[in-house]
Amino acid sequence: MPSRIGESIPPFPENVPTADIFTVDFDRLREGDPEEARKVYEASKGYGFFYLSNTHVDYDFMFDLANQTFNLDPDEKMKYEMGNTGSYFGYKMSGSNYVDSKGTPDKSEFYNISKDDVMRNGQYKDHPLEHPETIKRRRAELEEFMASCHRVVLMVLRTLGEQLGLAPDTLPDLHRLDRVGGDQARVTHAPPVSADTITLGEHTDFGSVTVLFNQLGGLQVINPESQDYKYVKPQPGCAIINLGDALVKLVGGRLYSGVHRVVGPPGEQAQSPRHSVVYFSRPNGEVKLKSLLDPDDGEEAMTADDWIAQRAKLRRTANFQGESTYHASRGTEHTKSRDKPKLDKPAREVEAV
Ligand SMILES: O=C(O)CCC(=O)C(=O)O
Ligand SMILES: [Fe+2]
Repeated sequence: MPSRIGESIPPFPENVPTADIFTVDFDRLREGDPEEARKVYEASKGYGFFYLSNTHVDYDFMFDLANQTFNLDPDEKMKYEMGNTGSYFGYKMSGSNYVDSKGTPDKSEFYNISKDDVMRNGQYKDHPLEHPETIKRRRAELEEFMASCHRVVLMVLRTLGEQLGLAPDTLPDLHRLDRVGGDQARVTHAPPVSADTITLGEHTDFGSVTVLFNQLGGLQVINPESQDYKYVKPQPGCAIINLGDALVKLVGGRLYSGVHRVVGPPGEQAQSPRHSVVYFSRPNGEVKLKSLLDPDDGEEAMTADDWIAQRAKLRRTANFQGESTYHASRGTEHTKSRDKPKLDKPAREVEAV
C-alpha cells in the first residue's frame, strides 16, 4: 500500500471486539444476485455498515495524496482551511471540530475535495477551487476515483430502493453525478495516539452512502443490539460502506445510519499515523430531505445542501457554545425509532480497548 511503502502494516489485534458485519460482493450485486441484495438490505437495517468486495475502485493513489498533502507546511495547508461558516470543502486542521458534548477538540486533520469541482459541474466549470499541488496534479485520477465510487453508491441506492418498493431509478435520480450537490472525497490523517483517544468524534454521516477505505483499525461503530462500540476491522480488498442521515430521511427512517467514531488504532497499530480515504455521496443540492415512502405531512423540509452546511457549521470548535450546540449538531441518531444508542460514551470505558 503506497502510503506505507517499505513498511508492513502491523496486524490488527485478535483480542478486541469487532463488528460482525456482512460482506457483499459488488460484481454479484450488479448481476442481480438476490442474496447479495438481501445482505445490503439487512445490513442497512442493522449496523448500517457492510463490507463490499470487488469494488473496482482504484484508491491506492489517494493514500499517497493523503501522505503528501498532510506533510505540507502548516502554512500551506491553512491557505485552504474551510472556515467556520458551513463550507465543507478544503482543509480542516486538527482541533477545529469538537468530539463530544464538552467541546473537546478533535485530533485529526482532513481535506475534502468537491465532486463538482473535480467534474467541473455548475459554478466550478469556470471557477475551479484552489488546491495544493499534491491534489491539483491528481485531477484525472480523482475524476476516475469519484466516478467509480459513485457507481458503487448508485448500485447500493438502487438495491435499497427496490427492497423498499421504490422504482429502481427513484433514489439514483436524486444522486446524479452530473448534477450539482455536496458529494466529496476526503482524506484524513491522525497522528499515532493510544487506543483510548478519540481522534474523530461520535457521529453519523450527513449524506446518503459513504464508501470508505481503511488500512488501520480505529473505526468503531455502535452495535444496534448491545449498544456498545465494536471495531470495524479493515478487510484487505474491501471497502466499508455505511449509510448517512440524508438517505435515512428520504426513506422515512426505515434504514439506519450507524453511529461511529475513530479512536487511536488498537494494539501494535497504535504506533502508526493513520490515514483514511472516503467518498461521501449526498443527494443533489436542491433535493428536499423528506420521506419518499410516506404521505406528505406538509412540513417544509431542509434541502440536502442546507442540511450539510448546518451540520458542518455546528461541529466547528469555534461555533461551540455548550451542550446545546452539540445536540443541535447531531443527525438522525436521536430521532430514529429503534432503541437509543449509548451516545457520547468516552473511549476509555469501551470494553477491552
Ligand atoms: O477514518 C475512518 O475510518 C472513518 C472516517 C469517518 O467516519 C468520517 O470521516 O466521517
Ligand atoms: Fe463518518
